[in-house]
Amino acid sequence: MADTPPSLSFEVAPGGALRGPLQVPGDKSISHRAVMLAALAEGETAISGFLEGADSLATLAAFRAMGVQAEGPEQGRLRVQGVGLHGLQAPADALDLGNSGTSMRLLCGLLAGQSFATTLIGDASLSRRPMGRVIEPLTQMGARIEATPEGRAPLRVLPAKQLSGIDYRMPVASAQVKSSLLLAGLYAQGETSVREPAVTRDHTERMLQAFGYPLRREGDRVCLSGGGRLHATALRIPADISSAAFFLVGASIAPGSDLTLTEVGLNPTRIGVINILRGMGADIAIERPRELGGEPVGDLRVRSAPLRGIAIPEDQVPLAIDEFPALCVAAACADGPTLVRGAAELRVKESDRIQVMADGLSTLGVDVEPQPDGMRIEGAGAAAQLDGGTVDAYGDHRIAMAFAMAALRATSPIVIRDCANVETSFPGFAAASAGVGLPITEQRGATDA
Ligand SMILES: O=C(O)C1=C[C@@H](OP(=O)(O)O)[C@@H](O)[C@H](O)C1
Ligand SMILES: C=C(OP(=O)(O)O)C(=O)O
Repeated sequence: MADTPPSLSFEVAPGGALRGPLQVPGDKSISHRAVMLAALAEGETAISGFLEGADSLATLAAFRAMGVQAEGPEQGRLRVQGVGLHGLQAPADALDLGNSGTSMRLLCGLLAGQSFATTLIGDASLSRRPMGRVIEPLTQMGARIEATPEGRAPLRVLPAKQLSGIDYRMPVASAQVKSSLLLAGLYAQGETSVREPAVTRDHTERMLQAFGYPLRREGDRVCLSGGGRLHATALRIPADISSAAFFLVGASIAPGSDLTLTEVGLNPTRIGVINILRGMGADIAIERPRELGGEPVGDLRVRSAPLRGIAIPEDQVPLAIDEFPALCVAAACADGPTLVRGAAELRVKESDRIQVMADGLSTLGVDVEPQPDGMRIEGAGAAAQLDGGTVDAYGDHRIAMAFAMAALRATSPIVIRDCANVETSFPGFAAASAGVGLPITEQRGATDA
């Protein structure tokens, strides 16, 4: 198992407003896929806007360990020498994917089609997360993957004789499962077709097309056939809407805020957070909408506004799945109750995000009732303050950043423990926050116990 990162606590002073322009780092989901497809392509792919966070760097390290040459990343620029679909080499050691579910699940599919065996490991959090959801359908395709009896990492992906296409209806709405099967499908005989119960992020589909790989989308189904080729291209990765989300919430709840988040990815399968916040009364304007490397982007101008609690439409849940920690903070600062349903997936992320948010918000004086597939949050009121106090992020980056925003509406400081994994998705978060009016004091080496 990978080492746990050195401990880090945030201390966030209460009050303030968010102002100014801010460009958050590159999209994590797209950064993973950019490295994977660039590595499997023929020729050199130049990437800019790459997220230099621990998760996407773990994906990059995995491909380097399999013989892929890459220059960078430096200020988000990365050049990858593709080895073609059949050019990867057996790594000398286990591939350590740290905290990253996306790396492990997508690599399972991609590695199932290789002629060598690989071991995949991760940190304590990743080693608790369910992998059966990819192992089962990949096994139906002919893959050979060993896991713990509970279906968790460490995983051993063994060479298969020949993968065959599958027509798979996913029981959970998961872009990771869909992507894993499509990547295995590149190596399968015949057609691989994946149907999703609800729309999930479609970056894999878009990027396969950007690399010139033929793919068909029909309603809730995406299909591709094995045996094609990927052609190197140039990619510009937009700023991550999942990182922007903390500031959308922070600026909405902090009176006097006026913040513009630039070049944010606005893929329709990712904008649930904007739809939900607008439903709560947030003032978010999309400026300069444009397209960047096959993905829609725009600048988001957000000004503070009184929020009201809502029943979050269930079809928005997969479109905002990583934004719930932030949305819970918005709900806590709203008038009336907010209901989250159909979000049981939150329990199997880097932490149990339903329980961990409920615990932290309770510490801040908010009335929260966790439920198996969601929660009910009784908003303190659009003009009310939260209590300060010490909350635990349980090593979950998104929980840590969400509680940092809560301080904007607290009466006294909020101390957040176990924040080191903020590095996985948002390196420089404390500095970025300070730059727009939310100073965060970082205490390294503080005990997380
Ligand atoms: O495909 C992806 O890049 C991701 C899909 C989502 O996971 P699920 O597929 O488990 O919903 C999301 O939570 C994760 O942060 C990134
Ligand atoms: C769930 C997340 O990522 P992953 O599944 O890649 O660990 C996340 O970033 O919120």
